[in-house]
Amino acid sequence: MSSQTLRLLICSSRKISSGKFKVVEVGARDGLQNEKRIIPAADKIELINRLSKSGLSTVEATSFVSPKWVPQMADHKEIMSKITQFPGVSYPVLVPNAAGLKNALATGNVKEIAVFGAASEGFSKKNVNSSVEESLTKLEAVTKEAIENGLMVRGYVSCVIGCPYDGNTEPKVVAQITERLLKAGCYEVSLGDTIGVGSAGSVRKMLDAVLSVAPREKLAVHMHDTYGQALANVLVAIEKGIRVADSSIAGLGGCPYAKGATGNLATEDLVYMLHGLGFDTGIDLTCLVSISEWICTKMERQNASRVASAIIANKTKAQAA
Ligand SMILES: CC(C)(COP(=O)([O-])OP(=O)([O-])OC[C@H]1O[C@@H](n2cnc3c(N)ncnc32)[C@H](O)[C@@H]1OP(=O)([O-])[O-])[C@@H](O)C(=O)NCCC(=O)NCCSC(=O)C[C@@](C)(O)CC(=O)[O-]
Repeated sequence: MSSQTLRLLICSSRKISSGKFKVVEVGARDGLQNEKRIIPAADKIELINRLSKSGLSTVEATSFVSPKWVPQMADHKEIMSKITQFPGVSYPVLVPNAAGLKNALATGNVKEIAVFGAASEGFSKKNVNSSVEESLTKLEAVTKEAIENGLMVRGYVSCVIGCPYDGNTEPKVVAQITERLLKAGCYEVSLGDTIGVGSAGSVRKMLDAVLSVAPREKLAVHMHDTYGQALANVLVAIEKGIRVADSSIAGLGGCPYAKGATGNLATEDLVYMLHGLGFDTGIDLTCLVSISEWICTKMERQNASRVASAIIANKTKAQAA
């Protein structure tokens, strides 16, 4: 790290006063939705139950999307009927339309949903087969109906920095869509850098535009780590007063309709940084790392979390000594 980068980080962390920070774990949904091999429902249920015991207060569980579009999430009904819902933990599920809401409500176990829109036409068409405007109209109706049924609704905006089909995204478009989702009744909007192309400069510009129309308490960030910038981007959001970030255990994931995008920021890396800054997340990092090791062994994949990899390597060395 250069001395200039180090000075910048020290300066920005001085401005950050510690306090509570909410981590939204999206591994069981965003993390698994793009896996080619179908993960058995029993493994997903065990993952969600283990994550629920780590101190996380939100564990996104699954998606009530079309099984033809995302086969990995076809077991949504089984997941919602078999997970243990721990007190103090919420289990949002993604819902794209009225059919998804109907199916989610029919389980009797869904208390929170997440609706998702995009700031780019190309991605919206590929992801939900609708233009941005058509999709927002559907999401507004779904949000209204969900709230009438007593559910909490979170909103997502995808492609807040760039789109795999349309290129760079205008910050003012992200601001307009965020405003629409908040007006529709979403209690919070998560800003997704779906393909992980953002860096501190572009994320700062995007957040400045969004913060001109929405209070920081209603915002979260959802960073993918394709270019290794996700932690720096969350730090920019923290500087701006945002206190909620999404992440995925072991850095699993990526959207099936965003080719080339890697996983989300790893939860272990995020929590390590937040604890280093003095934030209270309520999360036990040792517990997270053991879940991370378990899921990577189960899925026979390399751990994308630098923090988990370092802690596991140290443990292995200590055991061998
Ligand atoms: C939105 C649709 C359904 C439109 O898909 P469509 O084909 O236009 O839908 P349709 O209304 O024309 O219906 C076609 C068929 O699908 C059925 N159908 C229709 N809706 C549902 C439903 N909810 N559940 C189950 N079945 C459904 C419907 O009943 C019908 O069945 P058929 O008559 O052919 O047998 C489709 O495009 C879809 O499911 N897309 C979801 C894609 C997705 O899940 N992407 C990943 C999540 S977003 C993401 O990862 C980004 C995020 C959130 O993490 C943030 C970030 O990183 O940016």
